[in-house]
Amino acid sequence: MPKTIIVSNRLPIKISKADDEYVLSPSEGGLATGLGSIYKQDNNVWIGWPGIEITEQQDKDHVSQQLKELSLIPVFLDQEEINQYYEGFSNEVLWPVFHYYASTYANYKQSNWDYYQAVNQKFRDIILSIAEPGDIIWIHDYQLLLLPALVRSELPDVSIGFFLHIPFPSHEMFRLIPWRSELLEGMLGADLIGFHTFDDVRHFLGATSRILPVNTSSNIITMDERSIVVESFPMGIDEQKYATLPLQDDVKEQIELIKNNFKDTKLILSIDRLDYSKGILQRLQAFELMLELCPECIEKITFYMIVVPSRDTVPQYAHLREEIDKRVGNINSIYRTMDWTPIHYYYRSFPIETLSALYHTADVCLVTPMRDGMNLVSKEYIASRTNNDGVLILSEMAGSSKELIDAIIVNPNNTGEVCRAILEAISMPLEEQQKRMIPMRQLVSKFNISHWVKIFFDRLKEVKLMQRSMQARHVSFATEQSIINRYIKTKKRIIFLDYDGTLVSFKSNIDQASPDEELYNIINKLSEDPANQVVLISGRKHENLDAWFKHMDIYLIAEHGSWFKRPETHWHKITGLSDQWKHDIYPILETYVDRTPGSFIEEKTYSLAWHYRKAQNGLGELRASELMNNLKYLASDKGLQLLAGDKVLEVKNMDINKGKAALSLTEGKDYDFIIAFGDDYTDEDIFKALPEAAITIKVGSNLSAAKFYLRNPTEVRKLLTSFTQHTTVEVN
Ligand SMILES: O=P(O)(O)OC[C@H]1O[C@H](O[C@H]2O[C@H](CO)[C@@H](O)[C@H](O)[C@H]2O)[C@H](O)[C@@H](O)[C@@H]1O
Ligand SMILES: O=c1ccn([C@@H]2O[C@H](COP(=O)(O)OP(=O)(O)O)[C@@H](O)[C@H]2O)c(=O)[nH]1
Repeated sequence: MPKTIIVSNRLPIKISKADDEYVLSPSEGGLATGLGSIYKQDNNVWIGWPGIEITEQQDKDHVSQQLKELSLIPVFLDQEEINQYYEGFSNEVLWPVFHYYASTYANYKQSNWDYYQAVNQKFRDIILSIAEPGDIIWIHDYQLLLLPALVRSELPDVSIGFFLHIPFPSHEMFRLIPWRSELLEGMLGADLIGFHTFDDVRHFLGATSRILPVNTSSNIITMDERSIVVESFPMGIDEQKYATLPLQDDVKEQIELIKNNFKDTKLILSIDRLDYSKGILQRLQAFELMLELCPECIEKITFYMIVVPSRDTVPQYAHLREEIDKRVGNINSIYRTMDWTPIHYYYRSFPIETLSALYHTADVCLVTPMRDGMNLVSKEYIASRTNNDGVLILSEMAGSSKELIDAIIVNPNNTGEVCRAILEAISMPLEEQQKRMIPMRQLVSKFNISHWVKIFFDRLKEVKLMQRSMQARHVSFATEQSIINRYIKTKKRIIFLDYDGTLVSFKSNIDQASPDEELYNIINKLSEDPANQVVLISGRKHENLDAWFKHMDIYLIAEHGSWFKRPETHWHKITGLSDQWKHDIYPILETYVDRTPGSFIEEKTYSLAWHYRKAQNGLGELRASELMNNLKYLASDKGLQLLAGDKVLEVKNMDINKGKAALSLTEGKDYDFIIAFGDDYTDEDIFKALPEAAITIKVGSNLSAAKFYLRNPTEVRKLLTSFTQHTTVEVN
């Protein structure tokens, strides 16, 4: 039975050593809860590092046995691996770069990268020791960016999902990493790549299309003929748990205690792991400014600040801790009174019951990271506000700010703004608090952790089905033989061939994509067979096709059907069409040429094409969608159609399309073999127009109405060459 394998750097357990014995306790983290319903079922498992170094083999065996009972499989790391893979590369290269701290903290050491690769391979080996065809593998986070491709190369058909829990930075930041291509290629081993926010998706697509030679169409990347889907899946929390904890007796007791201790002051809460990305020092600065500017706040506001120890063997984290200690000490020493301490600072972790009591009681929750993938604390605070009161102040740099839009949203670098937000929050009327809190609670409740897990898995299954259906439609050896057999048996054939992207690959200069000797030979041989009618059907200008193919015994259709040329006759253009609209559209396209270096207009008889293949990556696409919006009403008023092709936007007469043109050659004729090859949107019209018996072949991997797929012009030429080896001798 196929199983699900979850893989993350850390296992969802806490493990400690007491009296020479290893003690295991399950983690209460959101991911562990969300995936609990999955990895504990059937023969599913979770693979990861137990979080501490275990040296003795017998201890490893003993711990492995205990973990096995919890459906967990350990990846043991020695001290050097922890230093170089986890602390060195993951936390001193990827973490700072992905959180936009490259110039301050990133340390690109070759040996750290070597260890990162080696440990990713170690994870791969453990996966391979248990994975079977049909299994689903879900890999998590930045410590394992290489793992999807490592697994893919050994198990080409397995389903692999990847989720990044931290932000994906802009290409300008990501490109700084010396091993950027390898990291992207590693991630692209997955079938589905998920991020918390749409900005992360955008950044990832931007980096991939700039760094790797891949094909990107909307949120689908094609690499090695495999389609990879990239989407945002904002992670939720176990909302029910946080909503019901305040009803528990032990939590109620703690709530009473906190209320009693802070009865005369408003309570501001912050909870973070020790990390420079969390903006703890900047937050303290804003709090200090508030005390300075608002003397009446003295003894009336208390800041309850929890910092959870993390990565404190990495030097920057140890240094940050010292800085926080100092800053808190300073503020408390300046403002403390006999009855009041401004900041209650704890450098340790707390049980969930205490966190719940604090979330439920605090008047304000102050979440001001400089960058954060999601930030679960902000959602936990919302879920704990069962009375619909309380105020969340949230940094616009946290992923959760994209969903929790009713919070007071602040820029954490703007100390004055954070200070004003605190003042606004502590004096906010209850009605306003509820107005903001209710929609946020509804959102956190609906988009909870189970919902997150479900939609990720559902999408992964859909992506796999899409890939399989495309694979199944790829012309296999057997399909090829059956097409050739039909070809041999038939006596009156018509062969439609699109040109760019089908017979030749795209060139940045459209005039350079001229036919080569091999192509001429293939077309010649095909057209020599008296049973064949070869039709070259293109969006190209008729002058282009004329220059390249007029000497050949084939039918030419140019400009999607505006121009026709039978063998040995002259060109004629379709009559009754107007081109007057060009006077209005041309100047608009010209403004886009002026604003987009590298783009140009191609004028055809009944169409205008704005090409952007040579424009700056990303800018061309942006302008094309702008242009599309700009033209859409004008185009429909004038009976025009807008066609978004491969790096081109074409405006043409609505009455012309390749489908109609193809049909005009087949209708009423008794062809017993019809085949059409095409790669672009415009060829879809042919695929749809031709009769059911026609063989339609899409070149590439975008979704298509065609029956079959070939990967590239080389495969098209190969199939056509096979046809030429079977010349028809007799024609009835
Ligand atoms: O394992 P550690 O090095 O101790 O670090 C703890 C975890 O921190 C990171 O959390 C991220 O994931 C959260 C959930 O998606 C998200 O809300 C937050 O913004 C991220 O920073 C890290 O991604 C994990 O790998 C670490 O285990
Ligand atoms: O003493 C504590 C304080 C916090 N947390 C949890 O740590 C997580 C922090 O997640 P977040 O997304 O806010 O930031 P991360 O640390 O993952 O970057 C939250 O679920 C908190 O409930 C915890 O387990 N013990």
